[in-house]
Amino acid sequence: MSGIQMLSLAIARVTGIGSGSASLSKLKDTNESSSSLPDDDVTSPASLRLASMPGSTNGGALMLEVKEVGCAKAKGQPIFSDVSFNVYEGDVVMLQGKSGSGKSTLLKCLAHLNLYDGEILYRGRIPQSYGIPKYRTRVLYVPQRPSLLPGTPRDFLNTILSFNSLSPKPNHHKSGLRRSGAESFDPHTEPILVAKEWGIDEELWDRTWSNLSGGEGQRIALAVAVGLQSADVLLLDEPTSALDADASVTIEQYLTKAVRSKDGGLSAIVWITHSPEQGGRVGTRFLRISEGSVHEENADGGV
Ligand SMILES: Nc1ncnc2c1ncn2[C@@H]1O[C@H](COP(=O)(O)OP(=O)(O)OP(=O)(O)O)[C@@H](O)[C@H]1O
Repeated sequence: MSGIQMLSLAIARVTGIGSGSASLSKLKDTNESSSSLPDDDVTSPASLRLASMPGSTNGGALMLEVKEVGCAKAKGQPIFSDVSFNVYEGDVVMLQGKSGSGKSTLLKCLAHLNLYDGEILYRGRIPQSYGIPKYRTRVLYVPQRPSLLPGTPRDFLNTILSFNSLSPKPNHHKSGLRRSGAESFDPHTEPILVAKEWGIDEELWDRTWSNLSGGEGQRIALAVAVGLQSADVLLLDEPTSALDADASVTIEQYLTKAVRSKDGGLSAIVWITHSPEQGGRVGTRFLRISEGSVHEENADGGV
């Protein structure tokens, strides 16, 4: 199990839906296939075919294909069902909806952290074909509440780095996730340097998560996800909910620049927000989850 997978599972346990939520099958089939991810495979016949499907807003390759996905609570009550949409390279998809409507659950399904019905494909292939640990480092869920993690951020980073299914994408040297002006990449220091750009002193990495402010913990968790440069699609669960306006905008600009750079770094983001203003600043597409289904709408909330 990779460190990020371990983190994500720990986070899922403390923040969200557990594994007993549905009589569904997908998580049971988590074979640890050694197939490597096709980091540079955006020109494969399958990718080209899928990229030309209707619905692509920017001509980008198809990253995620969500087909008739459903998820239920422990007692079998559906949270959502028959959810279908695609995510393309270059998309910053804002996922909005009332509290409790199922936004976090949907992101955890995309990251293969939650049981679901239906099918989710990443670059045209099922998660199992990559090996689930590696899949989760590429389609990476970043939780809303890192404060519930044990230990310190540095412990956490070291744990992640001790697992070998975590590897930066081969083209990380030109990744849009690189800090501007950075000469070299070291996974032990890069997250710390990213966090520093976001106003986090290094000494905070040695404080327990529970003794960090909500905004400090949120920025550090995000800096780990970004700084390791393994993610192709980031799944962000209210990533700036604990931040002030200036810090939010700093993060927003960093992430949207990374997606826009289209240089083989970060390909797409699915981003949960409760702020229409934030949606307007960063979103390229808008999904709303309500009454158990998901529909696409305009920036102003129209369909
Ligand atoms: N472990 C669990 N077992 C059973 N039901 C759960 C579990 N976790 C969440 N739920 C329920 O699933 C539904 C969707 O929860 P989810 O956290 O996905 O909503 P959300 O839209 O992200 O909410 P918020 O905006 O408040 O974060 C809620 O009714 C919630 O109570």
